[in-house]
Amino acid sequence: MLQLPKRPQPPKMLVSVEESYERCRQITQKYSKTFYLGTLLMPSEKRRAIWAIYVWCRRTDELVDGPQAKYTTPETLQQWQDHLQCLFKGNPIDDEDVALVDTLQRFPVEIKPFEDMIAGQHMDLHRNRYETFEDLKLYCYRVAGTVGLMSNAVLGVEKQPSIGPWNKQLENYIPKEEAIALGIANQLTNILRDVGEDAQRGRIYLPLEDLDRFNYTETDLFKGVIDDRWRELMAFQIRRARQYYKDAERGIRILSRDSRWPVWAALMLYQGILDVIEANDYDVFNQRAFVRTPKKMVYLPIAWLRAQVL
Ligand SMILES: CC(C)=CCC/C(C)=C/CC/C(C)=C/CC/C(C)=C/[C@@H]1[C@@H](COP(=O)(O)OP(=O)(O)O)[C@]1(C)CC/C=C(\C)CC/C=C(\C)CCC=C(C)C
Ligand SMILES: Nc1ncnc2c1ncn2[C@@H]1O[C@H](COP(=O)(O)OP(=O)(O)OP(=O)(O)O)[C@@H](O)[C@H]1O
Ligand SMILES: [Mn+2]
Repeated sequence: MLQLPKRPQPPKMLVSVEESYERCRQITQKYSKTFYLGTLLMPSEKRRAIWAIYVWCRRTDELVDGPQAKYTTPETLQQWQDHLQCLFKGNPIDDEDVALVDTLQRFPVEIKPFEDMIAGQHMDLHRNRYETFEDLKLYCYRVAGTVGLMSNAVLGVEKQPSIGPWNKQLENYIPKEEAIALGIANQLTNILRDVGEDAQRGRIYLPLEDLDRFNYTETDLFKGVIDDRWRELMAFQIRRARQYYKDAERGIRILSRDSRWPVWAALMLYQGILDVIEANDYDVFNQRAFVRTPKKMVYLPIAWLRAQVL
């Protein structure tokens, strides 16, 4: 369902805008319980726009992470880049595009974050190790920080009151850094949750400089060794991810009022995965860390309160 057309296709009838949004809703619901739940807390025009963006991101991710990933080459990514150009010119190519083209008209956004995400997929194609955290941070910006920038256009900002001529800049402040920070925090969480799964594919996203610092080797990682070196290494990574969540938090109060609850909810639900990793004694090799549905329901009113008062 999420594959690209193999060859340029003759023009075909595409589904209606409504039908396309409905498909995007279904795909979001199927692939991400957390973000889908977050979108249910939004007004409907914003919610469907996020579904359309989600589907484009998911399709991009599937090119290097999905079942057909072994057939993906730099040329495939170039084709996807050309496909993107068409969308920004207002020309949908397949049924899922129809909703995104509509979204881009309602919520104009730059093409750059979309292009940067494709560059992130190039990184996945060419490398399976990251020497330093700086290297990894660039990857995280590209595959996830960019989602923050795309989402910002839909979430919108509340006009900030002007306190005086000296803070004119604040009046038009767009919380880009904070949106990127939330994307990076999510991606770091995702990496910690998926260490075992990624190792099975020969991939290590944890910076090698950090493995060294805690005297933990690649061989240990491939064997799934859980000892004090591993626990300290993971505790360090979790502290770092939490710092990015903290940095993101101050951006939420700048967003439109009707976007604050969904973003707080998505932030708390995804951050909750870190607590589960700790509760599992850092075993990310033999069990998947996820937040159970009753716990998710507990987060929602707390997120609502934060959206009102913070
Ligand atoms: C409710 C809400 C606001 C949602 C935004 C939803 C959205 C557009 C999500 C797209 C996510 C996506 C498919 C990205 C593709 C790359 C990828 C897979 C990234 C990982 C996501 C986790 O997904 P999942 O758990 O399903 O991963 P698996 O494939 O199962 O392994 C990521 C970790 C990145 C997601 C990044 C974000 C959602 C960015 C968040 C930032 C904002 C919404 C900006 C908020 C604004 C301020 C000012 C703080
Ligand atoms: N709330 C839950 N209750 C029971 N099992 C769950 C729950 N969340 C996840 N799982 C299990 O973990 C698998 C995948 O988890 P994952 O967290 O990636 O789900 P997801 O739909 O991608 O949501 P998310 O957006 O949180 O990543 C599910 O197929 C299921 O087996
Ligand atoms: Mn998932």
